[in-house]
Amino acid sequence: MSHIRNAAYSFESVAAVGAGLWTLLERLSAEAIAARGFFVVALSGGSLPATLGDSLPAETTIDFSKWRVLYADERCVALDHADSNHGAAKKALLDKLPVEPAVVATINPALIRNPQAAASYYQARLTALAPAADGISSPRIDALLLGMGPDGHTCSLFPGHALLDVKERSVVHITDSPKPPSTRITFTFPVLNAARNAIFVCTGDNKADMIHRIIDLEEDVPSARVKPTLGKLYWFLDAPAASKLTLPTLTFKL
Ligand SMILES: O=C(O)[C@H](O)[C@@H](O)[C@H](O)[C@H](O)COP(=O)(O)O
Repeated sequence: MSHIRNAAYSFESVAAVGAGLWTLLERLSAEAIAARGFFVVALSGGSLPATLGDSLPAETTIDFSKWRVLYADERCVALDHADSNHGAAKKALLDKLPVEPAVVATINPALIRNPQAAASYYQARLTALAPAADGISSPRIDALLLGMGPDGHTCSLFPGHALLDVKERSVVHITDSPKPPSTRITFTFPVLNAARNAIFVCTGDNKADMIHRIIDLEEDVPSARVKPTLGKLYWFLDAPAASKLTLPTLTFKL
């Protein structure tokens, strides 16, 4: 997809990806706080929280007191369960930041056995924390941090799944996720494409084939459909993830 080719940055290592991400987040956070008074960040599960948590800058001007943290997808499990995205993010990242627990929007643990209600509850939180703006009717995330699976999924939006076509809801539930655990809630494409900045973070050689298929061969998989309407797209790759690309990537500079 040429929109991805023009957004693909490669870095020599996971640590360099993490350092680049923090540099970008520092700028985006300052811009959002100056414009609107707060910064809305959405985290994904998988390796992302550790990539950020392992590369925290020694010094930063980021005003974490103005952050609002959400999850782009979450598994329907207790917050302290080994499969919880929040649990993993807390341990790998949030506990290392001066972010008050109150600003982190978790799944409602009372609703984990009722995924439809959990999705509705989360949609209401998302709508309150990330207001629609600029003629876009979906909630607007300032920095949407996404991962991609080797099959091209992002959030809990899997290839061929009916959830790819949802237009009227911001958060939906899934009970047949091919990646375990099977029951989750996830942002939908209207929210992904309303983001002010959508930033994919892909590291490791198990991503190399799919990165090649998306960027060189322009295959249509869920991750390739993230194309923010009024926002900016970034794909941050480490060298192993970029190793099968034939087309060139960009060098990240602010
Ligand atoms: O809850 C989840 O399972 C994720 O949000 C999922 O979409 C993840 O981001 C990708 O599968 C990439 O995971 P890795 O970074 O671990 O490869």
